[in-house]
Amino acid sequence: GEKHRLSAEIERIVQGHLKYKYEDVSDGWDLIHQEGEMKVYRREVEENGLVLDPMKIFHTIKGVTGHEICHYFWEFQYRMEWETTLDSTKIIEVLDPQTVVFYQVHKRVWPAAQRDSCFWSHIRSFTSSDEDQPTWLVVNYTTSHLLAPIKSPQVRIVANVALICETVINEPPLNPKDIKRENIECKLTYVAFVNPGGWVPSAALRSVAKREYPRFLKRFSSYVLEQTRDKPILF
Ligand SMILES: CC(C)(C)c1cc(CCc2ccccn2)cc(-c2ccc(S(=O)(=O)CCO)cc2)c1
Repeated sequence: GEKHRLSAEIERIVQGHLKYKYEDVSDGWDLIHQEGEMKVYRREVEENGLVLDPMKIFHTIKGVTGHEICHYFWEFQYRMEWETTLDSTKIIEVLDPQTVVFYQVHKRVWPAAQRDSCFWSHIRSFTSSDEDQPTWLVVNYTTSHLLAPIKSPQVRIVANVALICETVINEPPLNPKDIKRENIECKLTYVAFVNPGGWVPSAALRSVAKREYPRFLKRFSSYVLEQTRDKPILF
């Protein structure tokens, strides 16, 4: 598509996530939560007293495709229906049909100051040679923007988040037109580097993250299942 001021950065960040995604979690990652198909890993990383803990979540959702998961994660109009941690969200710039800039105000988590976020959000799909279904991904990456001035007392978070989804078709029928939702599942990898900015007690932040991420992914998955239940499959 047409290039714009963020094209180079987007390419660099997206390729970084794709390389990172295949890195296994055996060394340095702790499995901190497991629930059904969901496995939540965390690396404990602190930088001058600030908790940066990268999170990596693997999940398999039966009955939806990676395209559907990324569609409902990226599209603005559904966001407030599944995101319970936001006071508001709005698009402040459209860079191309796959790239927008969001500004969000997060619900205040007492006693921390209110957080806000501004990031570019990019959706794309690609097919590797060896797989028949395309991989879909969304990356949300903090960016500065004239229409999102930093204003006290809100604290700007710095986030680099990727949702990478593969679609598996189990026992594919001879005719692809006959594929049913019980034959499909989405295998997703969710990676989040979120620096909530300002000062949050590290123990509190770790417990909030440990609670919030699985909750968000569970809620988001069931939202997509309910939205797609009686709709034609979006491959
Ligand atoms: C605490 C932690 C879980 C690391 C946390 C804190 C805050 C800032 C708000 C906040 C919450 C709690 C404590 C302090 N600040 C935001 C996020 C966060 C941001 C973005 C995304 S996203 O996947 O890009 C979906 C788009 O909204 C997910 C999570 C996480």
